[in-house]
Amino acid sequence: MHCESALQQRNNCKSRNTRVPKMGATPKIAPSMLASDFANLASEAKRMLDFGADWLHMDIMDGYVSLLSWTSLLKDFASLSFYFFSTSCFSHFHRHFVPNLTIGAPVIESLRKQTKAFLDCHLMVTNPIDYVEPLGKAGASGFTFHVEVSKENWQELIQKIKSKAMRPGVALKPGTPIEEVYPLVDSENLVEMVLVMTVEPGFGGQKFMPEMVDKVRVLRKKYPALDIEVDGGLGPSTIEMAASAGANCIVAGSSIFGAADAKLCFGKSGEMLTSFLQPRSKHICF
Ligand SMILES: O=C(CO)[C@H](O)[C@H](O)COP(=O)(O)O
Repeated sequence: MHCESALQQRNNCKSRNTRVPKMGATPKIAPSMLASDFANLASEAKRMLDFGADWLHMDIMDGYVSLLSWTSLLKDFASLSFYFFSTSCFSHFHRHFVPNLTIGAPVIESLRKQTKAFLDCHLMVTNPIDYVEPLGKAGASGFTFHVEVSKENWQELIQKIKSKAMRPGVALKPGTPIEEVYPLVDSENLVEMVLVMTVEPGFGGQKFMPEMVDKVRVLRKKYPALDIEVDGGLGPSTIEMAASAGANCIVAGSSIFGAADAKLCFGKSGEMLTSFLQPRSKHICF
């Protein structure tokens, strides 16, 4: 991997921070590092980039409890009951966005020292504004927050993200109507990307929700030059559906990291990308 200072990396982002669509380009593939071996994150990232990944998708979650602790608790029903009771109380009072806990700015900072790749950070947190400063410092490239938790302060949030030379994006959960992101795309201080969640946020390995494709289609019709990312359950049987509706950035975790040979998910011989071999989308992430 190449080393590059966070400043250089951010400058690169800034200069490419544009809405001009590139004709005839293929959709980007962003492996979701949530499905990687966290104990070997740097080498997993390098492996993906060497295979041809365009971006690295980094899921940042604020949940209190990780499912990693379930197996031990499952042995004991009393513990399990306590587990559900305590986590629901904790989540209720502390308002965690998802019940899972992943990585934060220190991990992004370490990874940034190893690679100049675009680190596409998806914030599944209740207070995204608290993460702008640390993630900007750490060298994050994209900062995608959820519309559901930013109704009051999205303008300030976008402005702060840009001031840290990160690329702002907005994500929406499956139950959130697509219209809710329009003001953020239409405003002067706009987001650069909309992330349409195709599963409930929180965990990898879930089933793709085909009904979310309509959101992508509607969004693409309304905004021909917008970057539209899809995330959750994307793999050989679902990518085509999302891409033909207008998605131009595909996040995929389990299908890549769980593949017998992950290399085959990328490049010209890529099974997963067979449908993309002919440039077909005039919309592309920068
Ligand atoms: O945001 C996420 C979960 O909230 C993950 O990025 C997403 O689910 C991708 O994982 P997979 O491809 O395994 O479904």
